[in-house]
Amino acid sequence: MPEPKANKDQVYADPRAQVAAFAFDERVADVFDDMIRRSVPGYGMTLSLLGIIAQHYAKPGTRIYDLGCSLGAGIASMGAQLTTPDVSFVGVDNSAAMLDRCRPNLATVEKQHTVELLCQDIQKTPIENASIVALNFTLQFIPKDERLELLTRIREGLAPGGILVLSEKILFDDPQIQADLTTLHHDFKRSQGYSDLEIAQKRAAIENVLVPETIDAHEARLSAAGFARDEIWLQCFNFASFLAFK
Ligand SMILES: Nc1ncnc2c1ncn2[C@@H]1O[C@H](C[S@+](CC[C@H]([NH3+])C(=O)[O-])CC(=O)[O-])[C@@H](O)[C@H]1O
Ligand SMILES: O=C(O)C(=O)Cc1ccccc1
Repeated sequence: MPEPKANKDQVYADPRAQVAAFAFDERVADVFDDMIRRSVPGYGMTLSLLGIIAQHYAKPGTRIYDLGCSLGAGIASMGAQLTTPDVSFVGVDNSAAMLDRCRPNLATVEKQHTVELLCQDIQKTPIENASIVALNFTLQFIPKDERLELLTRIREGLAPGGILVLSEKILFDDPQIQADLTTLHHDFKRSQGYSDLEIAQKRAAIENVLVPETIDAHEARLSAAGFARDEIWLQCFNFASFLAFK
């Protein structure tokens, strides 16, 4: 049998393994790029359009934060397309396994811009003088009752004209739509080579760890956090990305 690709996600492929709560450990970090690309419909599009958004909103003399930066894909995408001078990137993640593997992915960006990587809880990160804050698929891991405080601090840390890009897995109020969109998401995962077992085991692992909310709940919170306006700029099945303006 051929060797599996070194970084192919097979975390939930073993039928005998006990399914533990999902964690961003070494095993996940090793395969994370493959995992997120095959699990989140529109992930590649989100990242490449994030680069276009960054080029539009980045201002000289400001910072660009990527909160929950994982392997640095967001910073790499924003940095690759950015011609604005004097912009510095701040990537934050509390998984050492992720951050250990992040810096090597940023070699190209670091030729043009400074990049600071912080291994810490994003709830503790001071946000200052930001033209852009990216919070991609990470708010969903923060306890629900702590999300407003984080978004409020982000809004306070944005410079005038600054923006938040918030990407999340989303829920639907209508049970039939919720069921259908979940099925379509699982169909997507199957089309990406995941087995029914892998889909079921991952679903169990992320239960109560990844806690999605409805579009209305997100928009109400963005407004409560003091953002002047927001709009969904991309949605693929049960994943959506919001652009929120200070
Ligand atoms: N409290 C926290 N503080 C810091 N980091 C955290 C916290 N909670 C979770 N994380 C980190 O947030 C990241 C979420 S993944 C983001 C993908 C990336 N944005 C991407 O566009 O590739 C999304 C996903 O796995 O669905 C992981 O690296 C966690 O360690
Ligand atoms: O895989 C899933 O079902 C998801 O909801 C997305 C995801 C992607 C990467 C880590 C955790 C969850």
